[in-house]
Amino acid sequence: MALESIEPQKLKLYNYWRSSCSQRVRIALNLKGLDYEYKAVDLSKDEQFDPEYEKLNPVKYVPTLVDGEVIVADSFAIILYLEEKYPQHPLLPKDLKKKALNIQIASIVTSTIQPRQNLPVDIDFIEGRFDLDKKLLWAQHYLNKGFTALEKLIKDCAGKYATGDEIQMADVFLEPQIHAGISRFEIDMSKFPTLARLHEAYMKITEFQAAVPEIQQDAPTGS
Ligand SMILES: N[C@@H](CCC(=O)N[C@@H](CS)C(=O)NCC(=O)O)C(=O)O
Repeated sequence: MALESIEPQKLKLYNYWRSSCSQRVRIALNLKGLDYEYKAVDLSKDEQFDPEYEKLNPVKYVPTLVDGEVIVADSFAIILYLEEKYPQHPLLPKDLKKKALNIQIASIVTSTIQPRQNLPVDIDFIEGRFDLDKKLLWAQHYLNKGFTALEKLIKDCAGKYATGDEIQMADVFLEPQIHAGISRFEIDMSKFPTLARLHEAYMKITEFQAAVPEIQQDAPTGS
């Protein structure tokens, strides 16, 4: 039997350097020590609408993970899949209350904040339809709303990280959103001291550093 046929296939991550949804998955893969092939989907060139890519991700968003025969589209689904298939460095605690808190934090990021700042396509869509020229204000409104809730939720339970002294799922979802808030949406993080402190803590961790948008292979130089 040829050697390559018994070797497990390398994971493939279809993603985009600046996408916070992609950054979450890169962090989770790094924490779990999983090597992956970086497949760039250039959102600035509308490559997410390529009919070949649509076969992988019917909603035409990044990220998408391909693990052999298994295709998982949507960052939350991908991270839950990775959690079950690759149990090393668990991201969900056994304690039910803490587990629910981690999922709640992840869900606030994915449902309250990120869809409202999905640039350029969704915000440009609204701008075109409703003559809304204040797209930065729109994104900032939802970032501030979400960050206010997150700050309240975690200020009394945070340890070194969001829900204690271990890095968990909440951290994987929080950091890309905080990074986007600072680097793209001019959010004043002095209003959110716990989130600001966590951001500094994440930036000291190799697995988080390696997922930072600006250092990805498809990031424009000087970004
Ligand atoms: N719920 C999805 C959202 C994915 C999403 O919004 N991806 C953005 C980048 S973070 C995207 O592909 N935008 C391109 C577009 O809107 O056409 C997930 O978590 O994967």
